[in-house]
Formats: sequence, structure tokens, C-alpha cells
Amino acid sequence: MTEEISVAMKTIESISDEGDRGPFFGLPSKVKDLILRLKGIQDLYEWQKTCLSLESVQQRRNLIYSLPTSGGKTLVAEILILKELLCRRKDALLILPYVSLVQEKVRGLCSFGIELDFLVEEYAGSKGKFPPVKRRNKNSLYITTIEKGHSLVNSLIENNRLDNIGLVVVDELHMLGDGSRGAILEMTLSKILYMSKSTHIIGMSATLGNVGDLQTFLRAENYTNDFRPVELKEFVKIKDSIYEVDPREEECFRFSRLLNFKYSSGLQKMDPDHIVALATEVIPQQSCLIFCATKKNCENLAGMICKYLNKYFLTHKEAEKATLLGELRNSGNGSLCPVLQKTVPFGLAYHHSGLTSDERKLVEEAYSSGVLCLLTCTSTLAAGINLPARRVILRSPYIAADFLKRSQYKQMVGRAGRAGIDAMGESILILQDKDTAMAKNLVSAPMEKCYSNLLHDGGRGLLSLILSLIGLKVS
Ligand SMILES: Nc1ncnc2c1ncn2[C@@H]1O[C@H](COP(=O)(O)OP(=O)(O)OP(=O)(O)O)[C@@H](O)[C@H]1O
Repeated sequence: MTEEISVAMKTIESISDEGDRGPFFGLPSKVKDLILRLKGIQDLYEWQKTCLSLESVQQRRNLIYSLPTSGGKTLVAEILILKELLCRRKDALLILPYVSLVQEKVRGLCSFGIELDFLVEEYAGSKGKFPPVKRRNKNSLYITTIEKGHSLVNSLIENNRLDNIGLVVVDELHMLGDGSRGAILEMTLSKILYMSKSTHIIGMSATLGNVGDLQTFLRAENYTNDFRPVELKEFVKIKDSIYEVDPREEECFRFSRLLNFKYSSGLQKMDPDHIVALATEVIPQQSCLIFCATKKNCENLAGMICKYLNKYFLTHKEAEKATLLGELRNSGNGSLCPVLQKTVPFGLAYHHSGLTSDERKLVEEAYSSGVLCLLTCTSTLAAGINLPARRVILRSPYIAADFLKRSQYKQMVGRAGRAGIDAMGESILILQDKDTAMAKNLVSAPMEKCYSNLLHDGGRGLLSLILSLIGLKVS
């Protein structure tokens, strides 16, 4: 192993004009074995190989790469992070948009850390030390939220240690355009660009409308590919008809089929949008995610669907669901959410930020393994958590009271289709007549552009940047 690392280090040192010739993209072959063992990934997709072999990557020039959701962007970033930690012996910083994503990534990468002898340090919620503890023998991968990433970079600048960070990876780079959080991300990256010339920056996103502008900001090159491992078919439902989305057609929506359902008058009243009919076309054998506008909607909808499922659903994976209920009860010290108590026996649950992190983990694991077949969820589930579904239903084109943005829509429908399991994935957006015109725009408009937010909220970001630079004695 040590020998392989030294071969890889020599390779890295000699790559300047001969390209990468290490056993596995410049890394020890143990990494390839671990990717197979821990992630079940046997071979890289062609685009991943191409991206890792790009001259800009070899030469450590900043890079932005964009691909559709589920294209496998994360693995490329992880391989580059491992190269930084193992071969260049530098620390790495991975910035993710949400606490739940940080926690999921920490869980996923800990085993790599143990096997490959580096530390995985969590910076989210109440976790994370400023400045980070100095490590003599091991390198660290800091996995942070946007806010904690900024504080971490500030503390490293204050202590003259920013150069220890060899690589910064920003997932969901389009978050730069997200109000005050975008401003914080922009401040972080600006400080790194200015203060540490040797730190390599990589940004990834599925939804970038103006990549050229971001390239200018990050002095980065760009790699784009439209690869998606599972075909995605987008549909909308209006009244009892399903239309396929085809933005190339003038009308955008092409009639596909009539929804096949027999509703009693009671059910018609309770479920005027025919969600039970849409869901039971796939569950319990296949999985289904239903995005709802609010947390309360998630809970109500899961409860409503259960009322109309037949007894067969109770017998499907009955023992596993009983175990799950027990685990949920234990995680709550004996108490269990009454909604979950009712829905889990049918294989359904809700997923939103009201769940405790233990409950969320249990629900996610049960859904991934097929014990649960349907989750009603809010939009936060769309941002990167790896819980794809055969069918994704968007309950309405709204998040709370706001009409969906194109990027939000794309993130949600992008959850459809599980690589290696489904031959295709499909999304169905439920529309009322009044929303049809706006929905046509939603499915066909170009991606939103992402602009600086330093002037957001009366210029608070810019002011804060200036004060912070004075505080850090950066001139
Ligand atoms: N080469 C590969 N072969 C098989 N599966 C892969 C490969 N690369 C990635 N995957 C799997 O594909 C799924 C989606 O990958 P990943 O989460 O990296 O996509 P992404 O592009 O980051 O998507 P998102 O934009 O939704 O975050 C994961 O389950 C991942 O393990």
C-alpha cells in the first residue's frame, strides 16, 4: 500500500506533460477496490474517465463541471479529493448545501478514511472546531455546510494555514445565486482565490445557466456532458390525462394516455388529483417519491394515501416494517410519531426537516432497501440525497407559496430512475388549469442564471466581506 502511494506520488509529480499514468487515475489500486466494495461501482462511466483525464485536471487548473442529476458527478469529485489527500498529502474541503448532506457524506466517506488513513471531519450544525486541530501525521477532509465552510476558511486565514487546503470542492455550485447563502459561498471562494494561489477549486452542478460567468469568477475551465445513466421521461397530469413533456413542440405537452382509475365518490373528494391512482401504478414493487409544497402536506398526504390502500400492502415486507417501527420507537425513547405509526405498516413515510436525524436515517435506509416504497417529501430531499425512485410525483408546481424555479423542478424530477435498478425513470407534475401556462414555461425555459449576491439585502454581503477582510488583516 505504502509502495503504491509512493508510485502514485511519483506519478503525480511527473504528470506535467505526460498525463496521468497511475494505477487508478494516479491513486493506489486499493482505491478502485474500495470503490467496488463500499459503493458497488465496478467501472467508471466514460465521461468520468474523460473528466478525470482532462488536462485542466492533471494540471490542477480550476474546473467547473456540469451534468444532469444522477450523472455520477460526486464520484469524480471524491477521486480528486482522495488524490489530494493521499498523493499530494494536502487537506481537502468539500462544501455541501445542507446539514443532512454533510452528515450523509461523512457517513459515506468515513470507511474510506479508515481504510486509507485520513480523517473525515464534520462541520455542520454544532460540529466542527475553529481553527481545525493540527494533525501531524494524517490529512483531513473537512466536509462542511456553506456557513461552516466560510468560518473554517476564515479561521485558516487567521492562522496562516489556508495553504494546507490543497483542494476545495463545491457541490451544487449554483447555490452561489441563492440570496444570503450564495453571498457567503461567494465570500469563501473569493478569499481562497485571493489568498491561496495553490488551492485548486472545483465546482459541480446540474443546473447552470451561465457557466461562462462562473468560469470568469473562478478562473476555471468547464466540462459539460449530458450523460444520464437512466432515461428520464417527464410527464404532466391535467385532470385525468397524462401528457408527455416535449419542449421542442410548440404546445410543450403531448397527450400520452388517460389515467386508469375507478374512484368512489368519497375517494374522489379526498383525492381529487388522483394521487392514489398514480402511486399504486408503481408501489409496492417499485418506489415512488411525492414532492409536496409544505411539511404539513407531506404528513397529510401520506396519511390520506394509506386510508385507501388495500390490505395487501400491509403484508408486503411485514416483518421488516415491524422492525423499522421498533427502531423508530427506540430512537424516540419509546415515543413514535402518530403519522409514521399509521403509515409505515403500509410501506409509506414522510421525509422532511421535522424528522430527527435518527428518524431520517432510519426512513432513508428503509426506503433505499425497499422496506418503504413511498416517501412524501419536501424539496430538500431533491438536493443531492441519493434516494432515487422509479416514479417521482410533484404534487403541485409550488414550494410553499412560490411557483417552482426551473432549477428546482429539474432537481426534483432528476430523482427519477435508480441506476442499475430501473430501466427508466418517470416524473409526473400535477397541474391545475390555472397553472398550465406557467408550467409550460417551467419545463421549457433555459436554466436560470446565477449572479453574485453580495449586493443582496441592501449590500449586506459586500459590507460583511469588507469588514471580514479588515478583521482578517487581508489587504
Ligand atoms: N461509474 C458508475 N457506475 C455505476 N454507478 C455509479 C457510477 N458513478 C456513480 N454511480 C452511482 O450513481 C448514483 C448517482 O451518482 P451521484 O450522486 O454521484 O450523481 P450526481 O451527478 O452527483 O447527482 P446529483 O446532481 O443528483 O447530486 C449514485 O448511486 C452513485 O453511486
